[in-house]
Amino acid sequence: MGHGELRGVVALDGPSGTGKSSAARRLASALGARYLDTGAMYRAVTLAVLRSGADLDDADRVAAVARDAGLAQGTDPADSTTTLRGEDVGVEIRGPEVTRAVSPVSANPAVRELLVAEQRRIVAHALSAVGGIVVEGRDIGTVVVPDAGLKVFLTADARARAHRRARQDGLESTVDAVLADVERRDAYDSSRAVSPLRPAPDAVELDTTDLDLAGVLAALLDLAAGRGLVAGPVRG
Ligand SMILES: Nc1ncnc2c1ncn2[C@@H]1O[C@H](COP(=O)(O)OP(=O)(O)O)[C@@H](O)[C@H]1O
Ligand SMILES: Nc1ccn([C@@H]2O[C@H](COP(=O)(O)OP(=O)(O)O)[C@@H](O)[C@H]2O)c(=O)n1
Repeated sequence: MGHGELRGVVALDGPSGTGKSSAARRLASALGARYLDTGAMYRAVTLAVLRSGADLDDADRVAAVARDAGLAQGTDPADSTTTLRGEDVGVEIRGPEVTRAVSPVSANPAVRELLVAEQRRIVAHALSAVGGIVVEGRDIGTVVVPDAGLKVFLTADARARAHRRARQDGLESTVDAVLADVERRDAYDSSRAVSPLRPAPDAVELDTTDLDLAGVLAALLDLAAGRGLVAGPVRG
């Protein structure tokens, strides 16, 4: 409230557990904008692939399952839904099976082509409907919306990210296992041939290790206002 309205696109990228989803949702809510969780889309396609029994290494089959999945991703920051043929899969896509398989499925070029086209369509629709959208993922600033008005690359120390994730999953005792998973996924996402995880040359890096969520939101609001992306009441 009182923050004004987002005009344009904010792209938030970074590795797992840096706070992209939490920050993007809060920023979109504060600025009356839409919110797009592209990771949820890769996770939903991965769930469809696992359910189909397809071999993760069978690139053509994986791409065919992705095309047929009937994926729909909502953009309401208060209730961001992910459905496959109308079935709400928002909980299932956060499970360990999907988390284990999502990086190899996301490295499939045909899957990326399909989802990037859909993400651009969603962004264009949001811009015409409400004027602003916050998009989070791994390749938003580099590939999906290279002309975004603000690109932020969130980072945080790997151990801090593992602690956040373990707390989120209620697995307080297995921080080391979560850390290993987070580091494995970062390595995979950063080294793939297509759209590897990396900051866009014009992205602002924001280290969230020692910031709480309110601090991250405040930093993002300042950056967006500084870029002239916020219309209406100014904070303060
Ligand atoms: N700056 C922060 N300080 C403390 N906890 C955080 C912070 N950012 C995120 N979290 C918590 O860490 C977990 C992962 O955050 P999330 O937004 O899902 O990260 P990402 O989308 O980058 O993977 C969530 O439980 C979230 O509440
Ligand atoms: N724009 C994106 C978003 C996610 N992904 C892939 O999807 C996986 C899950 O993304 P996510 O944002 O849900 O992951 P978390 O950071 O929430 O664990 C990532 O590890 C990437 O492999 C991607 O390749 N490109």
